[in-house]
Amino acid sequence: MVLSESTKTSPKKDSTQRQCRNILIYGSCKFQDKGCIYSHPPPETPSVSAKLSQAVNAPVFIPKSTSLPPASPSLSRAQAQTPLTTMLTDIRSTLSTSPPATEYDEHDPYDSSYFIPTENNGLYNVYATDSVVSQMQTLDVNSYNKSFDNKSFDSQFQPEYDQNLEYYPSHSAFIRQPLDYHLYSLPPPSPPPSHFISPTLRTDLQLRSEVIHTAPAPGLNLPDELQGYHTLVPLESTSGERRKFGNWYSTVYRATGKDGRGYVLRRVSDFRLMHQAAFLSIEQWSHVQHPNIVSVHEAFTTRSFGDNSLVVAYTYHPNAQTLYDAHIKPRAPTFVQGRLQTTQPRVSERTLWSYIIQIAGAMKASHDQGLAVRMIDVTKVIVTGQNRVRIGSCGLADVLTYNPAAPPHASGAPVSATQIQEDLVMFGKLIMTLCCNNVAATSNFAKSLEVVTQHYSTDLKNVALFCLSKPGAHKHIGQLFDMIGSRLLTEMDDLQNGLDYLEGELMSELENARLVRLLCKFGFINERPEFARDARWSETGDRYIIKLFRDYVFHQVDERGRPVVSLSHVLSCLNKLDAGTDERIMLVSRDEQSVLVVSYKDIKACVASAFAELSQR
Ligand SMILES: Nc1ncnc2c1ncn2[C@@H]1O[C@H](COP(=O)(O)OP(=O)(O)OP(=O)(O)O)[C@@H](O)[C@H]1O
Repeated sequence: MVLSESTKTSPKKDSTQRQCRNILIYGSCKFQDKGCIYSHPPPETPSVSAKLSQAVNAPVFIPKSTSLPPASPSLSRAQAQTPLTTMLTDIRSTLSTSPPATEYDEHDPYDSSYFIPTENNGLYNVYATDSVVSQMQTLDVNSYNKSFDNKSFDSQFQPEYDQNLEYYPSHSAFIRQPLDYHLYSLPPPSPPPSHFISPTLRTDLQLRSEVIHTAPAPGLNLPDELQGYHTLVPLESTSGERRKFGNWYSTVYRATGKDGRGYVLRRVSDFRLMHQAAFLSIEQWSHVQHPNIVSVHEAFTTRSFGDNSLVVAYTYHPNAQTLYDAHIKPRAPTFVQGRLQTTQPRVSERTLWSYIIQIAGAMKASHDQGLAVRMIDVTKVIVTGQNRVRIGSCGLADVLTYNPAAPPHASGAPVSATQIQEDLVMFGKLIMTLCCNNVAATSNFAKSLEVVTQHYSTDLKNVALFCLSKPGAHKHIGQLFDMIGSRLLTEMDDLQNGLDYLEGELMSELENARLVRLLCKFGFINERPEFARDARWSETGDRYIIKLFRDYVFHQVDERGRPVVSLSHVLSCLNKLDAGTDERIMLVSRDEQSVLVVSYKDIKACVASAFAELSQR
């Protein structure tokens, strides 16, 4: 914006000779006869009219845009507004082609809704012009401080009478501070992509890893070693009320095998094995590999616990819990609408279908291999991940109930209809238990069926009824899949979506592994004392750029000298370096005396040769 010449006043003039600014601005001064110390020429004085006519020819102030750029943080709102209104009244005088009104323009200088007319757009918000703001930013802040700090209350309200020159510095002394533009931009529409796997998955995996390494509590008096298994940790309480496994008590331990992997040892106390042939079924089960069956490894008897114990070893799934623990175990009471209640959320139909499909799949796989499951119960099916279930303790019932008079049939022979029916009934009971959140659901069958009808679909009820219905010569688990129908497709879709999700998460960690390797290379190369005297690492050497690149990636500072701690910057630089892109960057020496423009490709070559040389030494 160009200011009219008429607004400029010599600072050396005596105040009585100085022309009153109200005359210039408003055409009259209401303090003229009330002690105003400035000169008041008559209205028709040629000098004033000449100045006004000069003002008419002054360049017209035309706002460029209506958007208000962020004001300098150094100027407070109050500091900026008073001189701004003064300037704007000057602007008005230059815009006005008619003699100024004798009445004072009564407006609140702090009223941001005050509008003045412009030539081309009628009304225009005086506080929303680029030009004005740019002027505001060129004002000397110190002079505002002076005028506000050192003056009396009155002079603050009549700033135009005192030292008005301070509002018009000849040159800008204000240093424009760099703005943090990112603070003003809108947040991105969606959360930015994370460089790491999701916190939920990470927590889940970390918990599993942590559980694997938990140490056994002291004083448990457990054997140090057991058929090559060591570091036994009980996975359930051995005191208090305990359920029986048939006629026996069983205890589950986590143990570390000879191969260093985790195993679950299910021990049946006080069991005397009468026939070695009872282990035949364990041998058969050890060949069953199914995603919904906990793999069986071996079985043996031991006296290490101080009794005759039978132990069956299974694969360990860290942090698993039984279906009973996950869905049926009574929760601690919580306050719901002011009342202490024990709320047990009902298992959703979708989850139930997923469980049904998985368990039915496991049953089919074992039946197809001539093995009856014989233990399908909410306390023996474990949840090992998001809705992922596996039948545990397979084979144990075969050993415990071995009858030499009716030995298990040879491997590959079909499972008898009776055993199929037993398995199906157990499965039906499990479905009813989960639907009703009650282990005794089938003891009052009519009531339980009512609950199922009320809360679940007819298809689900029909599946439960099919399992619990009378045996038939041709009744088998395969028929259940005909009833499940399209739900199998839904389950498959969910599985594939889950797989995609996990692959995506894996990809992000894959990138991190690549970058960690790169960072390790940097660690090996940089700051090696033996390189200190090497000419290739000196400021004229070809490897100097590795040093500078390290500074570029990790040691950048912002405009205010604060360290830039941006993981995105580091990851983006390292990714480009790893890919060896042609993109060029400017590397600046620490003393800022030399500048190198190099591509990531060049830096990659330097890093590769430096590392190769290092590893060959
Ligand atoms: N293969 C396994 N991997 C990891 N944890 C398991 C495995 N099998 C069982 N567990 C855990 O061991 C604990 C005890 O299992 P168990 O089958 O004895 O259940 P339970 O509810 O205590 O039944 P019971 O009262 O009949 O002993 C449960 O917390 C279960 O999650």
